[in-house]
Amino acid sequence: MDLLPLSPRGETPVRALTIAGTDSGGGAGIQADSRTMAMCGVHACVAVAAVTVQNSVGVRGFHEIPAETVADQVRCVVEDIGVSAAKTGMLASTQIIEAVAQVCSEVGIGRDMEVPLVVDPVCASMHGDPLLHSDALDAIRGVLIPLATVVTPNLDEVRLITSIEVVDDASARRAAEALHALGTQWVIVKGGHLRSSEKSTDLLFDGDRFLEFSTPRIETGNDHGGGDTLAAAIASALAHGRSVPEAVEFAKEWITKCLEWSYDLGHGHGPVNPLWRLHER
Ligand SMILES: Nc1ncnc2c1ncn2[C@@H]1O[C@H](COP(=O)(O)OP(=O)(O)O)[C@@H](O)[C@H]1O
Ligand SMILES: Cc1ncc(COP(=O)(O)O)c(N)n1
Repeated sequence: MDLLPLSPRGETPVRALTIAGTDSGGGAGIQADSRTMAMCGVHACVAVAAVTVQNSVGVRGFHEIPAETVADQVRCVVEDIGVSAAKTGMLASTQIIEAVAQVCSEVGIGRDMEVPLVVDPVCASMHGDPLLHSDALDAIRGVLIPLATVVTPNLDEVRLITSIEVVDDASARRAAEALHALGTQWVIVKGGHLRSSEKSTDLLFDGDRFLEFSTPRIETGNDHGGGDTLAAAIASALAHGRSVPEAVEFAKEWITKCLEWSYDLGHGHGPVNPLWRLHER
């Protein structure tokens, strides 16, 4: 595949910012984002929104960082280091979502601004454990999605946000239209959870045209961190100056390789593995 360039020795790489939760098991969240960004030639800056107590089997709980501390991390990084793309993952609460939206608008992160924003509207872990207070869905719909350059929900998140049950291509298109109507510039409806299909198809929509990105389904239970990895790869490609369709095409190939190289870990779901890049040149 066409890889993103690593920066030559001594040269400052492009930077991207992830605003998300940590995963003590090292499979998802900020840990997944940082690994993919590093493997895509991007220096990852991080604003921690929550600390999860998590392993391969599930999430036992989480601790939220005060909303103003989350916003201050963003402000502090942008002021000094500067970023070319940003990504949100687990934001946990209405207060944190509102603070993140406010600081992003203030520093020029978001749709139609200098720095594109990828919003992964994380609501729950793959085990079904909550990562977002249910009363924060309104803030996801009304505050975060309208700021997004691209929003990347899985099918469970699509159902929670739009009440549309995606079962086929027609319902995926209806869901994409409903999400676009909330104010994002682009939306990807991810098809990873549509297990009845032999393919895994992601549908990209900008309010005008639909683009499909499809790969054969990989049989693995080791897909922890898959959504974060896709969104981090999109943010990395945007940081390198790619357009949104180019970034999504790259990210779909990237996550497919990461799934092929995933490994067993603990007693539950192992992580997708971006370190494949070190083995294949
Ligand atoms: N079994 C699979 N085979 C191939 N691609 C997959 C598979 N599962 C997920 N993907 C891809 O991984 C990415 C994450 O998808 P998904 O599982 O839907 O989201 P999430 O990890 O947020 O639940 C998407 O690009 C999706 O197409
Ligand atoms: C901190 C954090 N962020 C995101 C996810 C979602 O990832 P997955 O759907 O693979 O559980 C997670 N489990 N933990």
